[in-house]
Amino acid sequence: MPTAELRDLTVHIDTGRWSETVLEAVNLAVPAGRITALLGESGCGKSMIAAAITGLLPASANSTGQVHIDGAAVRDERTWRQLRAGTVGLVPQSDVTAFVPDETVGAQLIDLHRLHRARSVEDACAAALYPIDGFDLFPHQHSAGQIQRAALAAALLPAPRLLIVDEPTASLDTGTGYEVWTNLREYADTGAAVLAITHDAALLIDTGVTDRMVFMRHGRITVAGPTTEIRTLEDPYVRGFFQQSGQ
Ligand SMILES: Nc1ncnc2c1ncn2[C@@H]1O[C@H](COP(=O)(O)OP(=O)(O)OP(=O)(O)O)[C@@H](O)[C@H]1O
Repeated sequence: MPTAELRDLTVHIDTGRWSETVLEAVNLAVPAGRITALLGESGCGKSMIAAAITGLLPASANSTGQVHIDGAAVRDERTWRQLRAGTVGLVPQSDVTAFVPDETVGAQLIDLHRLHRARSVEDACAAALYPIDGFDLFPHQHSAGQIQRAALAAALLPAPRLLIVDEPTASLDTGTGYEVWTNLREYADTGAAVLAITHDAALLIDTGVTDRMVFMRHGRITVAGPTTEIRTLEDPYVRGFFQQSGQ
């Protein structure tokens, strides 16, 4: 049984001024102990999947289908709140939204540690490569790369069994990004299910950390499977992905 599963999930957004089906009949399994990479062009629905699998779809969304966590369909906001308080962790694409604005990042990380007592602050910061000399800064006083790593530290502190990272290395230099991917691999090896959204094809392939790859287009999953099998496919979009990374 995968840690998380989307079953026939369709999401329609209607803002009143604009409406669109952003996810269509999506089936996706995120197994324990694995890194599943979610890939696809901008706007294809990757972050919407992150929102669906963490119970954070926008208010303008209507959905059909199911999201299962640990084999059970999650149907209400109360259950989602409980899951997000420990089992399910998210590093959002806008990393700064992981924090409240008017408290230092250090204070917020310490609060998270006190709440969960799952991992030490030092350990989570080391895994996220977040330098603790940023502790006394407020979120907006961080660089994009610093707050990205702080958001990963915050997500790791409760030791979630399902971790979703939305572009975790987008603001990092190649060397730091490489280490972050390697540490995410180590985290998955502890038994966690990791869903990683990224455009960073080169780094993803160089590090060789992913077990499974899922490609999306226009709100649909087009190709999914073990990385070793995906590499051999002739699908032009998949080939383009590997060529982009120089493989
Ligand atoms: N909060 C929101 N309210 C309404 N529509 C949204 C919202 N967030 C995203 N969308 C729409 O959902 C669709 C999918 O967006 P999504 O953010 O999932 O794309 P993505 O694949 O993550 O793109 P990128 O790689 O650029 O981050 C887009 O058409 C977008 O306009």
